This record gives sequence, C-alpha cells and structure tokens, in this order.
Amino acid sequence: MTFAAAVTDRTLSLHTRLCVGLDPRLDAYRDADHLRQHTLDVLEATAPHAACVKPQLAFYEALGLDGLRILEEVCAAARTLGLPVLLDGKRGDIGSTAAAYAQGWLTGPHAGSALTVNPFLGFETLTPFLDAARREGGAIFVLVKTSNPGQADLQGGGVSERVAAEVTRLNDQEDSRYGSVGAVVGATHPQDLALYRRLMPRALLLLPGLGAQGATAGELAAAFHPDGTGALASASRGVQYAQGLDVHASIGAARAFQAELNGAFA
Ligand SMILES: O=C(O)c1cc(=O)[nH]c(=O)n1[C@@H]1O[C@H](COP(=O)(O)O)[C@@H](O)[C@H]1O
Repeated sequence: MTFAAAVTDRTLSLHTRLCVGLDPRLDAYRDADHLRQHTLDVLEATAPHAACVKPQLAFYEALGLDGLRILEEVCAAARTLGLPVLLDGKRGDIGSTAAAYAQGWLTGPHAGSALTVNPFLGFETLTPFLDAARREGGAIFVLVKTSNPGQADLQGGGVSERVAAEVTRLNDQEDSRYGSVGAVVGATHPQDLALYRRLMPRALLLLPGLGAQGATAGELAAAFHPDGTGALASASRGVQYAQGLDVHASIGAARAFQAELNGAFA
C-alpha cells in the first residue's frame, strides 16, 4: 500500500486525521538515552490516535550519530506499529544532490515513507524525489504555504498558488485518488484552506501548526474532502510535551486533537 493509501486507510478505519510530530529537544532530558526512551514511549502511547507520525530530522541530526540511530529506531518502531512515517526534512537542492537525499530518505529502510521537500530551487529539482517516492510507494510533501508568520516574504504574490498548480500537474500524471505529491499548508492560515483544497484536489494536505503555533482543529474543516479524507493536521510540541514529559498527558492531547478534528469535520 502506498503512503497516501495507508494514511487514508487509517483515517477511515481509526477515525483520525492527526499527524503526531516527534521533535525531541535534548534540553528537556537528562541525556540522549532519556530522550530516546521518552520519544519511543510517546510514539507507542499515541499511535492509536495517529494517522501518521512525523519526526523532524533536525532534532535527531542535532545529536549527531546517536541522534540518527534514535531516528532509525523511531522509524522502525513506527513501522512495527503500522504507522506511516512522514520524515520532515524540507530537503531541496540541484538534481544530483536531490537524488542523494532521495536515496537516503525515500529508499532502503525508508521505502514507503514520505519526505517534506522545498521547491525553492525550481520544479525540475523535485523530479529525483518524486521518482523515488513513486518507485517505492512513498510520497513527497511540497512546501506550498508554510505555517510561520514570515512565509509571506517569499511565498506571497502568487508563488504559493504556482507551487500548488505544479502539485496538481504532477498528481494528475497518476491514477490513484491521492497522488504521491502532498502539500504543506499551515494550519495557521484557516482562511486559505478552501482555496488550496480546490487548487490541489488530489493532494494530501499536511497542516502543521496545531497547538503550539496557535492553530485550532475547529478551523480546519475546509481542508478535507466531504468524505473526511485528504488532510492531516499535525502537532509536535503540543503532543510530545503536552505537560512536561508526562506520557499520559501526551495521550490525552493526542486524543483531544483527534476528537476536535473529527468534530470539526462532522
Ligand atoms: O513541514 C512541517 O511539518 C512544517 C511546516 C510548516 O509550515 N511549519 C512547521 O512548523 N512545520 C514543522 O512542524 C513542527 C512544529 O510543530 P509544533 O511543535 O506543533 O509547532 C516542526 O517540526 C516544524 O518544522
């Protein structure tokens, strides 16, 4: 099953539209072992409420080799739990380098996973990522309109709409309902969700910003298709650090986001 199909399947069978982000900060822990154990505990505890899990590579890279080992363990544990993995790396570079990123994050042990990609170097640079995702049953999530306040500096003036049109052009080359090309649209822009839903009917939308960045689930209904599929709202700090390192609080937060998203859609 492809990444898009697996996520959609979980949304329909488990009634969840939540993507749980795992962005462990070393300063929250005694040491890397403590970070590893808590991150794995949060993953396992919140998995029943999640459509997918999204580790942000920066937090693991920050720990050097130890961090990369922890990341691989987190991804392996997610696969064992049946959770699709969306790797948040926001990669993007000239084609030959993009091909190396794609090899590292969309093939081998990461075959079938998804990767966030940055289209700033031009649409042609998406090709190596897309080829790997299509070959391996994975996906790419292209930055269309990011959640941060400064996004308008470079993403305004019709740029986001141009990226959205390219996402649709690429998905229209495929047969399945949701193609291999997803799109990142910040949950912090609820007024724009209907527009991007319309511009990219066959893209899974990743909506980051729930919780810590102030977005609320009740405002996201326009991102979904009428059957309640097609989007994933993500929360990282709001789940992993819902109340310090209390894993029960993480479960509570994930359950609450899940219910709010389901309520918003209904
Ligand atoms: O691609 C992302 O996930 C992403 C896109 C975006 O527009 N904004 C954004 O905050 N993110 C990621 O979402 C995570 C932040 O989630 P919170 O801790 O819930 O705010 C970080 O890993 C960000 O890199």
